[in-house]
Amino acid sequence: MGLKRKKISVIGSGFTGATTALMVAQKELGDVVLVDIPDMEDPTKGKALDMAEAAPVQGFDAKITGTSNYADTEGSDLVIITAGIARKPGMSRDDLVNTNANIMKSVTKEVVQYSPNTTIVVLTNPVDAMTYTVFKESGLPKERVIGQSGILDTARFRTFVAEELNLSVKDVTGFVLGGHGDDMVPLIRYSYAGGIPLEKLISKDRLDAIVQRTRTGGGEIVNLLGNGSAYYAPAASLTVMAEAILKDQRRVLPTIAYLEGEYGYQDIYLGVPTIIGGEGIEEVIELDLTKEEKAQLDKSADSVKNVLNVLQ
Ligand SMILES: NC(=O)C1=CN([C@@H]2O[C@H](COP(=O)(O)OP(=O)(O)OC[C@H]3O[C@@H](n4cnc5c(N)ncnc54)[C@H](O)[C@@H]3O)[C@@H](O)[C@H]2O)C=CC1
Ligand SMILES: O=C([O-])CC(=O)C(=O)O
Repeated sequence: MGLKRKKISVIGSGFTGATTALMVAQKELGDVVLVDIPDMEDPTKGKALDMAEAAPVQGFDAKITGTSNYADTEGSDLVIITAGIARKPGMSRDDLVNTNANIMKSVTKEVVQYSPNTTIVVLTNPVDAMTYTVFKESGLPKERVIGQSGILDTARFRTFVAEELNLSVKDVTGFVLGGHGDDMVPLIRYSYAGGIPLEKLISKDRLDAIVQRTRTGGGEIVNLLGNGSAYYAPAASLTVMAEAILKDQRRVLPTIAYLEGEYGYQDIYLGVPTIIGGEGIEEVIELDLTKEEKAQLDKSADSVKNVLNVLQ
């Protein structure tokens, strides 16, 4: 008997969903089912077929299916939710909350009906609140519902630092905590270039500017694109999470986790450092924070709570 391939369902076949489907297939993480609403079924099938036809060129084996029928997602090992509306220039992520919360509820019902033991990774914005909504609707254990923000926010920080120092991005590490909004908390104290603390390499003024650019990094791209938001780096971030879960890697990555007392917060999903592996979020890592860092994290958590209050 051969090894059974994993099954990954990606809900939403728009910019982020389609790009993620291609990236996870290229990495041969499993077979991919790309799902959208019935009105989008043909374009979804078209994207899936186009990706399948890239497979012989690039030499990857993955079955890729486009559908609007959730029965095709049955028995998924991993479900990635990207369905919903994206912001346009002038909007905040929080402006998407009501529309996307309704989409999260209907999508989650369908997902768990066919994959009652799956792990779900949520991308849809405002992502901290949408992850909470999916968690409540799904009935899954907290460790199996995870949101994506920190890998992307950290990637932006790393990009700007590498550019500033003219160094390889590979040698730059960073750490962004908190909600996926403009008050996220990039933790300079825990950020390095080749093991050297960034504070030793970059002036305070320049670091402050990089932190600010990181905080508004999503908006920078929204303004440049004009009619949607980022998708290459978000899809790459989802792919790292998918790999960590499906290959049980136990990676240390910032993800959006359900907190029950960690960092002093209760009943909230928020970006924190985690160990992520086959069981989903296997651990939330609690770091010592300075008074100032904790105050910044409190502010970010309050923003997430305010969005959650709109929903309750
Ligand atoms: N957490 C993060 O770091 C990031 C979050 N996002 C968010 O991800 C979401 C998707 O962004 P894009 O892919 O760029 O948008 P998009 O508009 O290109 O694609 C969204 C897709 O969702 C589909 N959809 C809508 N309702 C659906 C339903 N009930 N069932 C299945 N599919 C449904 C649409 O038909 C569309 O194809 C947005 O909310 C965006 O803000 C985007 C980038 C990063
Ligand atoms: O900015 C947006 O609306 C999309 C997103 O979350 C990001 O790119 O960080």
